[in-house]
Amino acid sequence: MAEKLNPTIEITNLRFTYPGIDGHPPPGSTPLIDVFTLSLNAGERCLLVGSNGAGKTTILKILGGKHMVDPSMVRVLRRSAFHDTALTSSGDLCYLGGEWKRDVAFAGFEVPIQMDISAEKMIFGVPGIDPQRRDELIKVLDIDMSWRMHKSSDGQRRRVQICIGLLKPYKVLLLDEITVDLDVLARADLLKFLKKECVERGATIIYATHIFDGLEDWPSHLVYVAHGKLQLAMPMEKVKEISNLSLMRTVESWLRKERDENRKIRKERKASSLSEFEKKIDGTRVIGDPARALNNGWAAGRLHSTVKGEENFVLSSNRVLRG
Ligand SMILES: Nc1ncnc2c1ncn2[C@@H]1O[C@H](COP(=O)(O)OP(=O)(O)OP(=O)(O)O)[C@@H](O)[C@H]1O
Repeated sequence: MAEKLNPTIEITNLRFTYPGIDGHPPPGSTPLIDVFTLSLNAGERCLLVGSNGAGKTTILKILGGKHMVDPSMVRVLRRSAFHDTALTSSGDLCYLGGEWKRDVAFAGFEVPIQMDISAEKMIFGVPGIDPQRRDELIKVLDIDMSWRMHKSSDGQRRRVQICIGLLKPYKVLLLDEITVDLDVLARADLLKFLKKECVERGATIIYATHIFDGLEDWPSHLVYVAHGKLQLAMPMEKVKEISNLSLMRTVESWLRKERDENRKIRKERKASSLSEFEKKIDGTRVIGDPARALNNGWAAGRLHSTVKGEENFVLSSNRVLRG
Protein backbone atom coordinates (compact mmCIF):
# COMPACT_ATOMS: atom_id res chain seq x y z
CA MET A 1 0.00 0.00 0.00
CA ALA A 2 1.34 3.47 -0.82
CA GLU A 3 2.93 5.44 2.00
CA LYS A 4 0.39 7.47 3.94
CA LEU A 5 0.89 11.05 5.03
CA ASN A 6 -1.28 11.01 8.10
CA PRO A 7 -2.19 7.42 8.90
CA THR A 8 -4.65 6.50 11.63
CA ILE A 9 -3.38 2.92 11.73
CA GLU A 10 0.28 2.03 11.28
CA ILE A 11 1.55 -1.52 11.58
CA THR A 12 5.28 -1.79 11.04
CA ASN A 13 7.08 -5.11 10.86
CA LEU A 14 4.67 -6.59 13.38
CA ARG A 15 5.82 -9.85 14.94
CA PHE A 16 3.75 -11.69 17.48
CA THR A 17 3.35 -15.08 19.04
CA TYR A 18 1.00 -16.10 21.82
CA PRO A 19 3.05 -16.44 24.99
CA GLY A 20 3.22 -19.46 27.26
CA ILE A 21 2.05 -19.15 30.87
CA ASP A 22 5.43 -17.77 31.83
CA GLY A 23 4.54 -14.77 29.67
CA HIS A 24 7.21 -15.48 27.09
CA PRO A 25 7.08 -17.07 23.65
CA PRO A 26 7.97 -20.76 23.89
CA PRO A 27 11.60 -21.25 22.84
CA GLY A 28 11.86 -22.25 19.20
CA SER A 29 8.35 -21.16 18.30
CA THR A 30 7.81 -19.42 15.01
CA PRO A 31 5.89 -16.13 15.17
CA LEU A 32 2.20 -16.40 14.44
CA ILE A 33 2.23 -12.94 12.86
CA ASP A 34 5.41 -12.05 11.05
CA VAL A 35 6.81 -9.06 9.15
CA PHE A 36 3.37 -7.54 8.85
CA THR A 37 3.29 -3.95 7.64
CA LEU A 38 0.16 -2.00 6.83
CA SER A 39 -0.96 1.58 6.97
CA LEU A 40 -4.43 3.09 6.71
CA ASN A 41 -5.73 6.65 6.55
CA ALA A 42 -8.78 8.40 7.94
CA GLY A 43 -11.84 7.56 5.89
CA GLU A 44 -10.56 4.20 4.67
CA ARG A 45 -12.57 0.99 5.00
CA CYS A 46 -10.46 -2.08 4.90
CA LEU A 47 -11.74 -5.60 4.46
CA LEU A 48 -9.48 -8.15 6.15
CA VAL A 49 -9.75 -11.55 4.51
CA GLY A 50 -8.06 -14.90 4.93
CA SER A 51 -8.77 -18.54 5.69
CA ASN A 52 -9.65 -19.86 9.16
CA GLY A 53 -6.67 -19.53 11.44
CA ALA A 54 -4.86 -17.06 9.18
CA GLY A 55 -4.44 -14.56 12.02
CA LYS A 56 -7.18 -11.98 11.39
CA THR A 57 -8.58 -12.00 14.92
CA THR A 58 -5.08 -11.87 16.37
CA ILE A 59 -4.21 -8.81 14.28
CA LEU A 60 -7.44 -7.06 15.23
CA LYS A 61 -6.87 -7.81 18.91
CA ILE A 62 -3.35 -6.45 18.74
CA LEU A 63 -4.70 -3.28 17.10
CA GLY A 64 -7.42 -3.16 19.76
CA GLY A 65 -4.78 -3.11 22.50
CA LYS A 66 -5.61 -6.57 23.82
CA HIS A 67 -2.13 -8.00 23.28
CA MET A 68 1.06 -6.20 24.15
CA VAL A 69 3.55 -5.63 21.39
CA ASP A 70 6.43 -3.22 21.06
CA PRO A 71 4.87 0.27 20.71
CA SER A 72 6.88 0.88 17.55
CA MET A 73 5.14 -2.03 15.81
CA VAL A 74 1.56 -0.81 16.15
CA ARG A 75 0.32 2.78 16.31
CA VAL A 76 -3.34 3.70 16.36
CA LEU A 77 -3.99 7.44 16.04
CA ARG A 78 -0.23 7.76 16.59
CA ARG A 79 -0.51 6.11 20.02
CA SER A 80 0.26 2.64 21.34
CA ALA A 81 -2.98 0.69 21.49
CA PHE A 82 -1.87 -1.46 24.43
CA HIS A 83 -0.07 1.13 26.53
CA ASP A 84 -2.34 4.12 26.00
CA THR A 85 -5.51 2.94 27.70
CA ALA A 86 -7.20 6.33 27.10
CA LEU A 87 -7.48 5.32 23.44
CA THR A 88 -10.17 2.78 24.22
CA SER A 89 -11.69 4.43 27.28
CA SER A 90 -12.30 7.65 25.32
CA GLY A 91 -14.06 5.65 22.60
CA ASP A 92 -11.60 6.83 19.92
CA LEU A 93 -10.59 3.20 19.37
CA CYS A 94 -13.39 0.65 19.35
CA TYR A 95 -13.08 -3.12 18.98
CA LEU A 96 -16.17 -5.24 18.41
CA GLY A 97 -15.55 -8.95 18.31
CA GLY A 98 -16.16 -12.17 20.18
CA GLU A 99 -14.87 -10.98 23.51
CA TRP A 100 -16.71 -7.73 23.23
CA LYS A 101 -19.87 -9.84 23.14
CA ARG A 102 -19.02 -11.00 26.64
CA ASP A 103 -17.67 -7.60 27.78
CA VAL A 104 -20.93 -5.83 27.10
CA ALA A 105 -22.77 -8.45 29.03
CA PHE A 106 -20.56 -8.63 32.06
CA ALA A 107 -18.07 -5.78 32.14
CA GLY A 108 -19.93 -2.93 30.49
CA PHE A 109 -22.98 -2.81 32.69
CA GLU A 110 -22.41 -5.62 35.10
CA VAL A 111 -25.62 -7.29 34.09
CA PRO A 112 -25.81 -10.36 31.92
CA ILE A 113 -27.23 -9.52 28.51
CA GLN A 114 -29.81 -12.25 28.94
CA MET A 115 -31.20 -10.75 32.12
CA ASP A 116 -34.73 -9.39 32.21
CA ILE A 117 -33.84 -5.89 31.06
CA SER A 118 -35.23 -3.85 28.20
CA ALA A 119 -33.31 -2.70 25.14
CA GLU A 120 -34.21 0.84 26.14
CA LYS A 121 -32.62 0.52 29.58
CA MET A 122 -29.45 -0.92 28.09
CA ILE A 123 -29.08 1.67 25.35
CA PHE A 124 -30.13 4.73 27.35
CA GLY A 125 -28.03 3.54 30.27
CA VAL A 126 -24.84 4.53 28.46
CA PRO A 127 -23.92 8.01 29.70
CA GLY A 128 -22.62 10.96 27.68
CA ILE A 129 -24.08 9.99 24.32
CA ASP A 130 -25.24 12.39 21.62
CA PRO A 131 -29.02 11.80 21.45
CA GLN A 132 -29.10 12.34 17.68
CA ARG A 133 -26.45 9.67 17.11
CA ARG A 134 -28.28 7.30 19.45
CA ASP A 135 -31.58 7.82 17.59
CA GLU A 136 -29.89 7.24 14.26
CA LEU A 137 -28.33 3.97 15.45
CA ILE A 138 -31.63 2.77 16.89
CA LYS A 139 -33.22 3.47 13.51
CA VAL A 140 -30.40 1.89 11.47
CA LEU A 141 -30.53 -1.27 13.58
CA ASP A 142 -34.33 -1.14 13.75
CA ILE A 143 -34.37 -1.76 17.49
CA ASP A 144 -37.62 -2.04 19.38
CA MET A 145 -37.10 -0.37 22.76
CA SER A 146 -39.45 -2.82 24.44
CA TRP A 147 -37.38 -5.92 23.57
CA ARG A 148 -36.59 -7.79 26.78
CA MET A 149 -33.08 -9.13 26.58
CA HIS A 150 -33.90 -12.49 28.16
CA LYS A 151 -36.65 -13.14 25.64
CA SER A 152 -35.13 -11.75 22.45
CA SER A 153 -33.60 -13.66 19.57
CA ASP A 154 -29.83 -13.87 18.95
CA GLY A 155 -30.14 -11.32 16.16
CA GLN A 156 -32.17 -8.90 18.28
CA ARG A 157 -29.68 -9.13 21.13
CA ARG A 158 -26.89 -8.65 18.66
CA ARG A 159 -28.48 -5.48 17.31
CA VAL A 160 -28.67 -4.03 20.80
CA GLN A 161 -25.04 -4.94 21.42
CA ILE A 162 -23.88 -3.41 18.16
CA CYS A 163 -25.87 -0.27 18.90
CA ILE A 164 -24.21 0.09 22.31
CA GLY A 165 -20.80 -0.59 20.82
CA LEU A 166 -21.21 2.15 18.21
CA LEU A 167 -22.78 4.82 20.43
CA LYS A 168 -19.51 6.70 20.91
CA PRO A 169 -18.22 8.31 17.72
CA TYR A 170 -15.04 6.23 17.35
CA LYS A 171 -12.18 7.31 15.12
CA VAL A 172 -10.93 3.79 14.51
CA LEU A 173 -13.29 0.81 14.49
CA LEU A 174 -12.17 -2.82 14.44
CA LEU A 175 -14.86 -5.32 13.54
CA ASP A 176 -14.32 -9.04 13.91
CA GLU A 177 -17.28 -10.50 12.07
CA ILE A 178 -20.13 -9.09 14.07
CA THR A 179 -22.89 -9.42 11.51
CA VAL A 180 -23.41 -13.20 11.54
CA ASP A 181 -26.68 -13.08 13.48
CA LEU A 182 -28.12 -10.17 11.55
CA ASP A 183 -30.78 -10.55 8.88
CA VAL A 184 -30.06 -9.34 5.35
CA LEU A 185 -31.71 -5.96 5.85
CA ALA A 186 -30.09 -5.19 9.21
CA ARG A 187 -26.68 -6.13 7.81
CA ALA A 188 -27.12 -4.01 4.68
CA ASP A 189 -28.29 -0.98 6.68
CA LEU A 190 -25.45 -1.36 9.16
CA LEU A 191 -22.85 -1.57 6.39
CA LYS A 192 -24.33 1.54 4.79
CA PHE A 193 -24.15 3.40 8.11
CA LEU A 194 -20.53 2.32 8.65
CA LYS A 195 -19.53 3.51 5.20
CA LYS A 196 -21.17 6.86 5.87
CA GLU A 197 -19.17 7.14 9.10
CA CYS A 198 -15.96 6.85 7.08
CA VAL A 199 -17.00 9.20 4.30
CA GLU A 200 -18.55 11.90 6.50
CA ARG A 201 -16.58 11.70 9.73
CA GLY A 202 -13.29 10.29 8.45
CA ALA A 203 -13.47 7.17 10.61
CA THR A 204 -11.19 4.25 9.73
CA ILE A 205 -12.65 0.74 9.81
CA ILE A 206 -11.04 -2.67 9.52
CA TYR A 207 -13.59 -5.42 9.08
CA ALA A 208 -12.64 -9.10 9.17
CA THR A 209 -15.25 -11.29 7.55
CA HIS A 210 -16.05 -14.43 5.62
CA ILE A 211 -19.40 -13.07 4.44
CA PHE A 212 -19.12 -11.15 1.18
CA ASP A 213 -22.77 -10.62 0.52
CA GLY A 214 -23.44 -6.93 -0.10
CA LEU A 215 -19.79 -5.96 0.32
CA GLU A 216 -18.91 -5.40 -3.33
CA ASP A 217 -18.89 -1.61 -3.07
CA TRP A 218 -18.23 -1.28 0.64
CA PRO A 219 -14.46 -1.42 1.15
CA SER A 220 -11.93 1.10 -0.06
CA HIS A 221 -9.10 -1.40 0.54
CA LEU A 222 -8.64 -5.14 0.62
CA VAL A 223 -6.08 -6.92 2.76
CA TYR A 224 -5.40 -10.62 2.43
CA VAL A 225 -3.55 -12.47 5.16
CA ALA A 226 -2.34 -16.08 5.14
CA HIS A 227 -0.33 -17.85 7.84
CA GLY A 228 0.03 -14.56 9.72
CA LYS A 229 1.71 -12.87 6.80
CA LEU A 230 0.46 -10.07 4.64
CA GLN A 231 -0.16 -11.46 1.16
CA LEU A 232 -1.75 -8.48 -0.45
CA ALA A 233 -2.96 -5.01 0.47
CA MET A 234 -4.44 -2.75 -2.16
CA PRO A 235 -7.16 -0.24 -2.93
CA MET A 236 -10.31 -1.77 -4.38
CA GLU A 237 -9.75 -0.08 -7.75
CA LYS A 238 -6.52 -2.05 -8.06
CA VAL A 239 -8.27 -5.27 -7.05
CA LYS A 240 -10.80 -4.64 -9.78
CA GLU A 241 -7.95 -4.04 -12.26
CA ILE A 242 -6.29 -7.37 -11.50
CA SER A 243 -9.48 -9.41 -11.29
CA ASN A 244 -12.67 -9.23 -13.29
CA LEU A 245 -14.37 -11.61 -10.88
CA SER A 246 -16.72 -10.55 -8.09
CA LEU A 247 -15.17 -9.74 -4.73
CA MET A 248 -16.24 -13.10 -3.33
CA ARG A 249 -14.94 -15.06 -6.33
CA THR A 250 -11.66 -13.13 -6.23
CA VAL A 251 -11.08 -13.96 -2.57
CA GLU A 252 -12.24 -17.53 -3.17
CA SER A 253 -9.65 -17.95 -5.94
CA TRP A 254 -6.87 -16.74 -3.60
CA LEU A 255 -7.97 -19.09 -0.82
CA ARG A 256 -8.18 -22.02 -3.23
CA LYS A 257 -4.67 -21.33 -4.47
CA GLU A 258 -3.44 -21.10 -0.89
CA ARG A 259 -5.12 -24.38 0.04
CA ASP A 260 -3.72 -26.16 -3.02
CA GLU A 261 -0.23 -24.91 -2.20
CA ASN A 262 -0.60 -26.08 1.41
CA ARG A 263 -1.71 -29.50 0.21
CA LYS A 264 1.24 -29.70 -2.15
CA ILE A 265 3.67 -28.84 0.65
CA ARG A 266 2.11 -31.45 2.92
CA LYS A 267 2.36 -34.07 0.18
CA GLU A 268 6.02 -33.23 -0.40
CA ARG A 269 6.74 -33.41 3.33
CA LYS A 270 5.05 -36.79 3.50
CA ALA A 271 7.01 -38.01 0.49
CA SER A 272 10.25 -37.00 2.22
CA SER A 273 9.15 -38.95 5.33
CA LEU A 274 8.66 -35.75 7.31
CA SER A 275 5.60 -35.19 9.43
CA GLU A 276 2.80 -33.94 7.16
CA PHE A 277 2.26 -30.85 9.32
CA GLU A 278 5.06 -28.65 10.57
CA LYS A 279 5.57 -29.26 14.28
CA LYS A 280 3.84 -26.50 16.24
CA ILE A 281 5.13 -25.53 19.62
CA ASP A 282 2.34 -25.36 22.15
CA GLY A 283 2.14 -21.82 23.41
CA THR A 284 -0.23 -22.69 26.23
CA ARG A 285 2.25 -24.74 28.24
CA VAL A 286 5.26 -23.57 30.18
CA ILE A 287 8.35 -24.59 28.33
CA GLY A 288 11.79 -23.83 29.60
CA ASP A 289 12.81 -21.75 32.57
CA PRO A 290 10.07 -19.28 33.55
CA ALA A 291 12.62 -16.95 35.09
CA ARG A 292 14.49 -16.59 31.82
CA ALA A 293 13.77 -13.32 30.05
CA LEU A 294 13.30 -14.28 26.45
CA ASN A 295 11.79 -11.52 24.45
CA ASN A 296 12.62 -11.46 20.78
CA GLY A 297 10.35 -8.54 20.05
CA TRP A 298 7.40 -10.58 21.27
CA ALA A 299 5.53 -9.76 24.37
CA ALA A 300 2.88 -11.06 26.69
CA GLY A 301 -0.78 -10.34 26.21
CA ARG A 302 -3.12 -8.49 28.49
CA LEU A 303 -5.67 -11.26 28.20
CA HIS A 304 -6.02 -14.10 30.62
CA SER A 305 -5.65 -16.31 27.56
CA THR A 306 -2.33 -17.83 28.49
CA VAL A 307 -3.53 -18.94 31.90
CA LYS A 308 -6.75 -20.43 30.69
CA GLY A 309 -5.16 -22.13 27.71
CA GLU A 310 -7.32 -24.24 25.48
CA GLU A 311 -10.62 -23.20 27.01
CA ASN A 312 -9.89 -19.55 26.43
CA PHE A 313 -8.58 -20.16 22.96
CA VAL A 314 -12.04 -21.26 21.95
CA LEU A 315 -13.65 -18.27 23.64
CA SER A 316 -11.20 -15.77 22.26
CA SER A 317 -11.56 -16.91 18.69
CA ASN A 318 -14.51 -15.39 16.88
CA ARG A 319 -15.93 -18.87 16.58
CA VAL A 320 -17.91 -17.97 19.66
CA LEU A 321 -19.93 -15.62 17.48
CA ARG A 322 -20.92 -18.38 15.20
CA GLY A 323 -21.85 -20.80 17.94
N1 LIG B 1 -5.16 -17.53 22.65
C1 LIG B 1 -4.39 -18.21 21.80
N2 LIG B 1 -3.31 -18.90 22.22
C2 LIG B 1 -2.52 -19.57 21.37
N3 LIG B 1 -2.74 -19.62 20.03
C3 LIG B 1 -3.80 -18.96 19.54
C4 LIG B 1 -4.69 -18.23 20.40
N4 LIG B 1 -5.65 -17.68 19.61
C5 LIG B 1 -5.38 -18.04 18.35
N5 LIG B 1 -4.27 -18.82 18.30
C6 LIG B 1 -3.62 -19.36 17.10
O1 LIG B 1 -3.55 -18.32 16.18
C7 LIG B 1 -3.95 -18.76 14.89
C8 LIG B 1 -4.71 -17.60 14.26
O2 LIG B 1 -5.92 -17.45 14.95
P1 LIG B 1 -6.92 -16.26 14.64
O3 LIG B 1 -8.09 -16.41 15.57
O4 LIG B 1 -6.18 -14.98 14.67
O5 LIG B 1 -7.33 -16.60 13.14
P2 LIG B 1 -8.48 -16.01 12.22
O6 LIG B 1 -7.85 -15.63 10.92
O7 LIG B 1 -9.23 -14.95 12.92
O8 LIG B 1 -9.40 -17.29 12.00
P3 LIG B 1 -10.97 -17.46 11.81
O9 LIG B 1 -11.30 -17.03 10.42
O10 LIG B 1 -11.16 -18.93 11.99
O11 LIG B 1 -11.67 -16.67 12.88
C9 LIG B 1 -4.80 -20.00 15.12
O12 LIG B 1 -4.56 -20.96 14.13
C10 LIG B 1 -4.31 -20.53 16.44
O13 LIG B 1 -3.36 -21.53 16.20
